[in-house]
Amino acid sequence: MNKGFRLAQDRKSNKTFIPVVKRETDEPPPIIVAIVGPAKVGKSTLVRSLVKHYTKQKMNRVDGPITVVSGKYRRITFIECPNDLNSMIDIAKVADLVLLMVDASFGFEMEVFEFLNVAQVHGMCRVMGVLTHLDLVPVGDKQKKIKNKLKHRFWTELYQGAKLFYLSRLAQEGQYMNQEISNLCRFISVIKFRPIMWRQNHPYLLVDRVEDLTDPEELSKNKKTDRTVALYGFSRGAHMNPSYSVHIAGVGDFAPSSVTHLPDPAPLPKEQKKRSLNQKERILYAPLSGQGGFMYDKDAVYLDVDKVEHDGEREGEEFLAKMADANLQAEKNGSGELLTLLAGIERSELASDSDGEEADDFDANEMDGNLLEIQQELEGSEEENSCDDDAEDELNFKSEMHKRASSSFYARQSSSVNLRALVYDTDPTKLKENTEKSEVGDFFVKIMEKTTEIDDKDQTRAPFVATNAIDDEDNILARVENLAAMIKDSFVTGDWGEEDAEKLLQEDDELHGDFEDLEKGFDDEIDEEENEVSGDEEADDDAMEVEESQEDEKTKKQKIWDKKQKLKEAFNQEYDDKGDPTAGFFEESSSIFGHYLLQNLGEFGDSINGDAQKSDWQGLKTAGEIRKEREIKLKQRSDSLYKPVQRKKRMFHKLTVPKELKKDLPFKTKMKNQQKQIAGVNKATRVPVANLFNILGAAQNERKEKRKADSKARTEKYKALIQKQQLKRQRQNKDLKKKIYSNLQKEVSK
Ligand SMILES: Nc1nc2c(ncn2[C@@H]2O[C@H](COP(=O)(O)OP(=O)(O)OP(=O)(O)O)[C@@H](O)[C@H]2O)c(=O)[nH]1
Repeated sequence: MNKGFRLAQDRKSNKTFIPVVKRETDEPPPIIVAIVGPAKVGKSTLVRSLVKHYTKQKMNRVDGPITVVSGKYRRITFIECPNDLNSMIDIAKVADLVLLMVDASFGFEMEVFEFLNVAQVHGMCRVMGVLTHLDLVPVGDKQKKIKNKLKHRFWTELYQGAKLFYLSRLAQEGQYMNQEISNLCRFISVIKFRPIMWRQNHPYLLVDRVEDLTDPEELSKNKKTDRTVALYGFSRGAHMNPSYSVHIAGVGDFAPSSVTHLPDPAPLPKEQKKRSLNQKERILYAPLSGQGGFMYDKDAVYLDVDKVEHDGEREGEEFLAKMADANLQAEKNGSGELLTLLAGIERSELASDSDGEEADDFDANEMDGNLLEIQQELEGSEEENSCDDDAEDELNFKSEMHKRASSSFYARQSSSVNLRALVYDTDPTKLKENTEKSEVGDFFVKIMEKTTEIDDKDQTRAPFVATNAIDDEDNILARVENLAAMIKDSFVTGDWGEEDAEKLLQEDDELHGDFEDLEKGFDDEIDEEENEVSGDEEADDDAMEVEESQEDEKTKKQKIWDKKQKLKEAFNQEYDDKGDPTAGFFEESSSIFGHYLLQNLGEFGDSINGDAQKSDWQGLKTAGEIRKEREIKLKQRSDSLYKPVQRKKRMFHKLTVPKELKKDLPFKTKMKNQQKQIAGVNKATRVPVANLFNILGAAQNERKEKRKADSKARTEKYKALIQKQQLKRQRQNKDLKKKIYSNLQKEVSK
């Protein structure tokens, strides 16, 4: 293929290429593993076994999403799908991986196929099959056969080679075998997910906790009063905008009054060097099942006493001691199971704090301002923390936690918005503000590290917070401008180093343009410039230098001019093939269009004056209109006229059922009175033919009988002959014997 053409195509595709922006933060939300299957197949048992494997904790109740920290980099939310179609549809919308359970002693049930169909229309998530109840299937060849059959059926439904696990039997405590669960977990931990575009581009969350915030007094008055509900969950997909309305599956659309960021209830371990998780890091968070250590509310943090005790008495004591140091009052909650920390602070105070402008009245456009505020406040709070003022510790604990949450939320929000600003906004002052305050996302992180120094020790701080060790302002501005230019280049045309795309395109345009400047006369421009420069008599030495550089520029322009002239000639020759530059394509076409223009002006220029007349002017009538006016009829072509449809009467043969088929029919449906028909013989000839057949039949019968009688006579004759011969042989034998015996007697008597 032509190299030039290929290059042009590359340039074109580079211009339209939009890079996929990674929206995830450093700590992605937990992956959602749904356990789906028919009733009593062992779903709850599997969830219990999986949770036991990851956290060494026993689940009494399996209810709602259960989040576990499965490793250094991954968290998993398990959810058991109730056995109904609505739940299946909801699960298919959010699940990343589905464990599709099948009772091997029963085989595939309708639910499995239903779910696969539902998943298909929601963007197919990853699916792994899990066979249970294998202990109820006879071992040996029969089990092998069943496994094989189920495997192939599963492959037909999904794809060839789809993973199918076997959970052979229940072990101690009614859970599956440790080794088998551990193998299954290994597969879950390494599985790769395909991106589902719809999910990537929309914000969504799987609610793992619901809280009714309705005023109890109002509720006691009217049970059907509108409820205020707080929904908690990990945000997934795109960033959640508080101004968008939210769809709750199966309930409807609602406008949220506020969206707040809370501390992560199941954070990944901070120290990344360790080889495996310790017991403390194996966090289990399942509020709907009544399990999980901490619970963060809009206005309080709850600690589950059972969980702390489970983690070891010493740790629990330590935790409470720390809280005591901070002069916090511990107060038993109404349920007796949860402790409300921060109970010393008035609920209204906390509410106003968390409902404050920083978090709830969040506006993407004002984000940069917010980031600055938070940064300052964070630094301020650090200073406050360093002074030994015990009375303020209580408030500091709460406010710092809240600020950290908000700042990390803004950091995530800012990464996408600033990216857009950097790519499409050329205002360098804006860029400067952005880069000082935020990182731009994974793609640009390295460059940002050069300009800001992030405090390595304080990992909890948002990465965009810069310390005082920054270069002077001009330096930063220059670097930021460079960075912005580089980003723009990468996004819009691709970075081609020396051969910058924009420059190349401009050169291309100059050389291969439409030659319009040639037609207008570029020489005049040069002359004018020359005149201007030469007419400046009061020019000093500096002006002389300027003149020289202008001279250079002129010669450069002249060169381009000559080159263009040549290209134009080549172009004209190619399209006109006349060799005469004065009678080229351009001249010819411009003279034709000029002629039309004059003609039009002559026709309408004088006769129509003003807009009112223009709108009244009707123009020429169409041929159709004239024909209608004068009632002229078009001559019809004979072959385009409709003719009456003539249909031949169709004759059908009587239905005859073949003998073979008739034999298999049930007696009721057999056609008993079906007359025998002789193919190809009509009614008129039927009787003589039948007579002929009768005569022929009679003759044949007579012949047959004669043949029979003849053969009988022949047999009789043959039999008589044989009998005669036998008698004769007997007689001869008798005579012979007589002779022999008489001779013998003679001999003996001698
Ligand atoms: N023999 C045998 N029993 C099993 C196996 N797996 C689960 N069970 C038993 O099957 C019963 C049902 O298990 P669950 O885990 O409650 O099943 P489920 O799918 O959650 O049931 P629903 O929630 O009611 O739909 C329990 O009594 C389990 O002990 C297995 O592989 N073999």
